[in-house]
Amino acid sequence: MEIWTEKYRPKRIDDIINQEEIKKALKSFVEKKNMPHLLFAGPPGTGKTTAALALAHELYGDAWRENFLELNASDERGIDVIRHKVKEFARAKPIGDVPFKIVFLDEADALTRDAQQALRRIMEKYSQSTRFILSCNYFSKIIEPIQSRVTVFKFKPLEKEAFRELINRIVKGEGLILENEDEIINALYDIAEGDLRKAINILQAAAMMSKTITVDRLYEIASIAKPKEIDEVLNKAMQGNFLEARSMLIDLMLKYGMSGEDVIKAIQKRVWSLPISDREKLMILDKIGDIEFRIVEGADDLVQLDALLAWLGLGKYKNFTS
Ligand SMILES: Nc1ncnc2c1ncn2[C@@H]1O[C@H](COP(=O)(O)OP(=O)(O)OP(=O)(O)O)[C@@H](O)[C@H]1O
Repeated sequence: MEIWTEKYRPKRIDDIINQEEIKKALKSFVEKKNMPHLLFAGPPGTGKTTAALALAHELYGDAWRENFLELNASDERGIDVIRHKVKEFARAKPIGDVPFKIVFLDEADALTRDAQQALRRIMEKYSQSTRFILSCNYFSKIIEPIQSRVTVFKFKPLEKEAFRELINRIVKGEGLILENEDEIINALYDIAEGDLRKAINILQAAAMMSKTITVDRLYEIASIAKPKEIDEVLNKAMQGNFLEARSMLIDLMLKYGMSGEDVIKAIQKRVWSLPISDREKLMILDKIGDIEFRIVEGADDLVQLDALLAWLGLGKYKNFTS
């Protein structure tokens, strides 16, 4: 079975969706057969690895495998292993008419500051024959001496319409039937939070059971409650029906296997849709922040969720002082 994230990974720079400025720059590197070291920063599943691979395909054609080394900082058991692999790779000359090879280092922000210092020296040592593309989620976790030696590209999460375009490529390619296109796209977008890898994986898992994709199936696979179900709990709690809200919430946690943290995150996403004033929404978000902190610190999930439901039922979010 082929993994769809690989099967539908664009091979050419032009087929990458969105990230227009980045694509323009990458194409000029291909034209000039030259490029600086690069840093791709941005949330997971927004096309960083895809862009690096597409660049390699276009620069090297069929010889891309010989000229492209992919490493993952968190898999490589430390900087010494990375140094060793880069050294081996840089030893042989590039194949073809491009005068350098590419080392793609994913999750560079997983390296400690010391390891990053060592990485900077490796980059310098081999810069004659190699270019580095570092990929990270958090630009601020990359040390300044590296930041100043690379050209930075910031990858943005895909907007809804671009996301729809990508999902529709797969729907067409796999002959899927979407029960209701708008609802399915909205649900996938909500579940994946901009992470295309996550969206594609959930879609593939859903399609293994049936080519007809339903919203319910997507939420089941993602193990998160549907927005509507969370809204029902919140409404009950805000009407003061504590026991009913509590039992609905426990049912959801059992049905989807959600932890306290999952529930808090799901509630947090729904606050802006509640039929209350903005000030009241902010009060609730503030409270959710406290509760989430306590749960993460190890407080009992159910005690904390009970406290939130009770707080909502007592209408405490209405008692703000300006
Ligand atoms: N901009 C995009 N256009 C088309 N497909 C994309 C785009 N971004 C991501 N994808 C799809 O999503 C999958 C995951 O993307 P990719 O591996 O490039 O993410 P990433 O940004 O490198 O994430 P991570 O930080 O998790 O490594 C790819 O297989 C590809 O099919």
